[in-house]
Amino acid sequence: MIRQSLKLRKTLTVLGIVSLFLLLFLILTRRNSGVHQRIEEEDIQKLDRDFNDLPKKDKLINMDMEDKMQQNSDNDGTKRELQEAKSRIDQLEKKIAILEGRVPQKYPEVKFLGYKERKRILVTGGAGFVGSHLVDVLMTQGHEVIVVDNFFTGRKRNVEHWFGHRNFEMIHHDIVNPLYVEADEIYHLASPASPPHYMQNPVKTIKTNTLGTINMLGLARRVGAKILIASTSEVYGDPMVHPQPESYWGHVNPIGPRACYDEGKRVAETLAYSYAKQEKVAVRVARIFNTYGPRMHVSDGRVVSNFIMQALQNLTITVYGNGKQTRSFCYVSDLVDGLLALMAANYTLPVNLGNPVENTIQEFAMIIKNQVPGCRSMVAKGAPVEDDPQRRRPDITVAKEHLHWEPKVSLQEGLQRTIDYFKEELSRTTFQNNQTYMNMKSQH
Ligand SMILES: O=c1ccn([C@@H]2O[C@H](COP(=O)(O)OP(=O)(O)O[C@H]3OC[C@@H](O)[C@H](O)[C@H]3O)[C@@H](O)[C@H]2O)c(=O)[nH]1
Repeated sequence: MIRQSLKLRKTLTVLGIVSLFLLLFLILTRRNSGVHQRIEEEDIQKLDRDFNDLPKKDKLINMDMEDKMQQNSDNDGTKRELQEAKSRIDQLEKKIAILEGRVPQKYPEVKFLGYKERKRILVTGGAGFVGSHLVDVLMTQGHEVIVVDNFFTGRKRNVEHWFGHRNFEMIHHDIVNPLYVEADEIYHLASPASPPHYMQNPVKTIKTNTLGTINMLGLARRVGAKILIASTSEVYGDPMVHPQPESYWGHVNPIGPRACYDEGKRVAETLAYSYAKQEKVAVRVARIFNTYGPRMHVSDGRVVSNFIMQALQNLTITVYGNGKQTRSFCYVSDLVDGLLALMAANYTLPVNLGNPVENTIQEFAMIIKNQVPGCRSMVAKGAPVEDDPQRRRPDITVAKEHLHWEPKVSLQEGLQRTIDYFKEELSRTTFQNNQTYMNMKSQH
């Protein structure tokens, strides 16, 4: 009995100790989980605090990014529209640049003339070599200028610096057909002037100088305009009198290759004085001798442009015939001064306008060769040209006396300006070949 009660006491003691350990364990684990929970809560609070402490901008970025992701699909459409608008603006900007290039913002300076002094002046062939230089002077003087050109040998480029000017008007028209405009003065210069050009279409050359001149004289009569006819030294043909005064009647082959021009201009003079006599039209007649200067076409085919282009490219300088034939060369600004003086003068008979300094064509080839720096061209003689006038030099006594005009620009100075111009042309043109009599012959 006593043993049984001792066993029971032992068991009870062991059970007591075990439950004491259990209780202790439970207490400890509960305390740990509380600590973890506290730590987690503290972390979240800290993150909240951190987020609240972020600068406003960063917060917006975070929110923006979320918003943007949501709006991405809406934005795709807007982006496309923006891109389309941008390419449209690019196209328009390009168009504006082209238009700005065509219409210069700054025109050469133009004098202001009151309505009483300001004239309305028609220039036929005004986009050509001589015509465009005349147009420049008339415009700067402050007149209203109407240019008529069929662009057979004229070029828009020669007058494009006036496009859009309120005093300037350009009409693309062939004067072989009638023209109805108002004018106080008419400078009638329209006609091809380079032998290879006027020989290329002889019928057209005659029509321009006969029908075209009739149309312009008719216009002058209708509107009461004074008219200046551009005639030529070629009315003297291959002259038997040297130098040539206006009183010389000439020596022209009426059926030769040059006749379309020579005889065309002779008829033009006859028409002018017929209209003057019968219809009381105020006429002026300028007999223009060989003229040269900037704005001659690289393929003009006349001797000045041919020789300079050949010299600049170190090509053979081609003298037609023996080179002993002579010419006298006038710089274009001098000629223009002469035309203006003739229009203003009261002198109504024909007037020679040219530079009396005379050279053989062989000499002229050497002058150009020596004036082009570093020129290595050879000078060679080729076949002679049919009916080529052998001597030509103007007698300018009438011009000196009645117009108080004589040329001012020396051959050296004029050639220098012309060489500089052709140099520039050469750098911007895909030049293929000079148009020469020789080319024309090989074309037939
Ligand atoms: O490459 C050439 C070109 C021309 N020449 C010669 O140089 C001389 C001048 O010839 P151009 O072709 O320049 O001009 P032309 O004098 O024959 O006619 C000119 O005369 C006066 C104006 O009215 C005209 O512009 C034009 O008809 C001619 O003897 C011609 O045979 C050459 O030796 N080589």
